[in-house]
Amino acid sequence: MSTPETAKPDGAAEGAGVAARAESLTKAYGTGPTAVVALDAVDVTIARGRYTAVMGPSGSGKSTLMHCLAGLDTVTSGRVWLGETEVTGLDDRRLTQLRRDRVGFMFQSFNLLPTLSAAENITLPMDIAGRKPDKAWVDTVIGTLRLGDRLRHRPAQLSGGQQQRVACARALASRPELIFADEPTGNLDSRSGAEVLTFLRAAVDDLRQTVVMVTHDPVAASYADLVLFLGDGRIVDEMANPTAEAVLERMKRFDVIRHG
Ligand SMILES: Nc1ncnc2c1ncn2[C@@H]1O[C@H](COP(=O)(O)OP(=O)(O)OP(=O)(O)O)[C@@H](O)[C@H]1O
Repeated sequence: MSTPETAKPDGAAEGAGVAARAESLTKAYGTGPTAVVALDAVDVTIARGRYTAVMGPSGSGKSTLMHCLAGLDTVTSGRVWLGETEVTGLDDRRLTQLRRDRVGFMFQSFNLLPTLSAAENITLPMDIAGRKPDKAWVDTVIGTLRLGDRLRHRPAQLSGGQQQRVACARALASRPELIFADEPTGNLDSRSGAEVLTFLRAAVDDLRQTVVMVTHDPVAASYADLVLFLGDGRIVDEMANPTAEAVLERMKRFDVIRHG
């Protein structure tokens, strides 16, 4: 298919468009003098068809940002959109529906159901939602993640890396508008971690998905197209086409500010 959009020279075919957006997003935990401002009037745009990493020191607000963008947590003030839908203001039922139908999640702990096979885990969210999986798409996802010969295995019969690949397939299976990955390599050795990151990269490049990943690891962040740096609840910097070395150098500057 050739449209003016797919002809963009920077390969941003699916990059044209906004997957999620926040405007003046503030999140405070608690009230009064003990309140913690986890996010302080954050403006952010997540481009569609891109791989965005979120980095920053511990406590800088990375998980809170992800949770607020994904409709997993309420905001104190400001507005959040997923695509064209304003997330802020949706009631619980609609929020649940939005998360289920339009967002994929990966966590550090793979969160697979131990009694189900890999195949059953992959389609579980859709089974719960009463949605029929698109078999051709699910097969493509399974092929991309090289899980074809593991589908009958239960999680305990799989390595950590394979389990996270199943979790990745589960996140992709409903073809969500946005995949949030919170420290997806945090529980993996570096080889399995690299494999999962390569598959997330392939999900963006080959399957045209959109990924937002929270990570502490500069090497993991280097797989992304763009790194957003959070500091004390604000986006303080960003880096396109990151290398692990450049990300590490940028992270060191947080230490200088803190301890210097
Ligand atoms: N449920 C909560 N109740 C009170 N304070 C919270 C809660 N969740 C987070 N916070 C505070 O909000 C701030 C941001 O936390 P958040 O977990 O988003 O940071 P993070 O950058 O993801 O940290 P880490 O890298 O350690 O996971 C921190 O000061 C944290 O203590």
